[in-house]
Amino acid sequence: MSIRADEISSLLKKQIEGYQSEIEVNDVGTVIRVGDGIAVAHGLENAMAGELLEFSNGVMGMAQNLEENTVGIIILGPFRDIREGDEVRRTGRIMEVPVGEELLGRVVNPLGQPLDGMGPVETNKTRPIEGQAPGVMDRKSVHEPLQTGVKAIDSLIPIGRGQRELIIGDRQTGKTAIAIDTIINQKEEDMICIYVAIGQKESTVAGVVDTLRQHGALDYTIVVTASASQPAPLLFLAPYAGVTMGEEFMYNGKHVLVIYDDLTKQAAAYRELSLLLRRPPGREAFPGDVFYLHSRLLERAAKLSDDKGAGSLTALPFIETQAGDIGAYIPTNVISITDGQIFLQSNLFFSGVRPAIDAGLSVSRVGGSAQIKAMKKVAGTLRLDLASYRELEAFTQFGSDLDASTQAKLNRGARTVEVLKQGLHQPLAVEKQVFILFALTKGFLDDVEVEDISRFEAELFTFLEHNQKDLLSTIKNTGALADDGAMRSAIEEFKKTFQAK
Ligand SMILES: Nc1ncnc2c1ncn2[C@@H]1O[C@H](COP(=O)(O)OP(=O)(O)OP(=O)(O)O)[C@@H](O)[C@H]1O
Repeated sequence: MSIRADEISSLLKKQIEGYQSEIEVNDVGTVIRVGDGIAVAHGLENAMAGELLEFSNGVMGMAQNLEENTVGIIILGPFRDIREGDEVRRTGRIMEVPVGEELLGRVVNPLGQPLDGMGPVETNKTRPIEGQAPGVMDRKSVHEPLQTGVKAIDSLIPIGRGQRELIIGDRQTGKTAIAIDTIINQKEEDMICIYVAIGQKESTVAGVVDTLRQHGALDYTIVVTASASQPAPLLFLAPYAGVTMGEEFMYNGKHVLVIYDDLTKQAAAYRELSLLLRRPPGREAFPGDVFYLHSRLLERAAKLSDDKGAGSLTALPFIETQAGDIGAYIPTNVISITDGQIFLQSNLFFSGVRPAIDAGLSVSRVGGSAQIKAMKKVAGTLRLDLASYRELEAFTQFGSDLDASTQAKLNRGARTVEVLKQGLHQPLAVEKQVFILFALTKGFLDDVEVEDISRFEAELFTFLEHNQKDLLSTIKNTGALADDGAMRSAIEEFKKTFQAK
């Protein structure tokens, strides 16, 4: 490394001036290079990895590369006022964010500073953002369902509390919509939600906050946002800030859902920082530790053991693919870290199948253990039925004569696809999901026209709420199916009135 003569003399002068003063010279450094969101400082021999550093104009930074003579720093704020020769001080603190219930209902940046104009966040509790994930002995296997309220997910790809389920798809395939619907559905589920928006337009985030507020879901939600106009360090930090806020609740025995929308942009921000910090680039110019970037984040999702309070933190990371390519570097990394993925297809989305979930490529490795008994019963064969329908559908496009059983399968398949469609921001309670899937799998929908299915469903629920409310509450309270005969006769009774129309 070369240091200019005037730099050496100024450093020496400063050291002489500082002689016998209270400040330790090792705790103050000098900026020798500054670029887009990063700075390199000389001195600071004792700096710790991840330590907060303060520039002379008050802007904070975080120590990243600890090298022999210099420290690479990511700047957590406006970097245009920082100049070569400025002072940087150690703070002795590792990067922390405020945590606690006071953050609920707030919109904050990754440093925990409010962005919603509702005054300061009144909490004095903080947690370091790089926390250790719970170990094996502190965990329990995932066994409680997290009801998303989306029929296609709760029936085919169930998510458990403490699970990490990837939501992956091209742009504009309804990823954010699934996240919002899931948050809205947690109203009566005693779940705290954290929505981390990374690199999105501020208008999009404002729209999300508005939707949550309209549905009364903001009260139990924290929105952490680092928008596209923010410097890369904040985008890189946002998911860690979100999970840290969630951990505070999890370790207090509560259930938390954290949504990272999306990690592709975080990886891109990290690549930018790493290249500026002159770390060697690897595949697709990402640094060598981009896998660790996501694995250490997602490992912090857990279902804690009873000794630890039995809290949980569920993670729903998002990844945006290009032209459905799930074999690219970041998608394959995150697929291998998570416990399953929900794959959204743009051709399904445009053909009107919304949510556009590809049942063949989507899996949940927790599966049935995260479903209530009733759902397990009615949804047991749904996935296979759907897969064989897709296969038959492709085959019968050639238009040949079909035997009766093939025709029946096609009929049922078309109705299954129709039942699994769901409108925007209309999450459905699990007992209603069970009821309509019961009607479907027992063949009650086979003689209902496909275009009538959604009306049939809506009217069936109204009918049940007025006439057979106890059937719904039995499923809700016991988790098991209500009496088979009673369910059948309720549907039959309703069908009479439906057909009469
Ligand atoms: N189930 C649905 N029914 C009807 N419209 C939907 C549904 N899901 C999503 N949409 C619409 O599709 C559009 C894209 O959805 P969304 O923003 O959730 O996708 P995304 O994949 O998150 O997009 P981006 O790539 O911008 O992040 C939105 O306008 C939304 O209103």
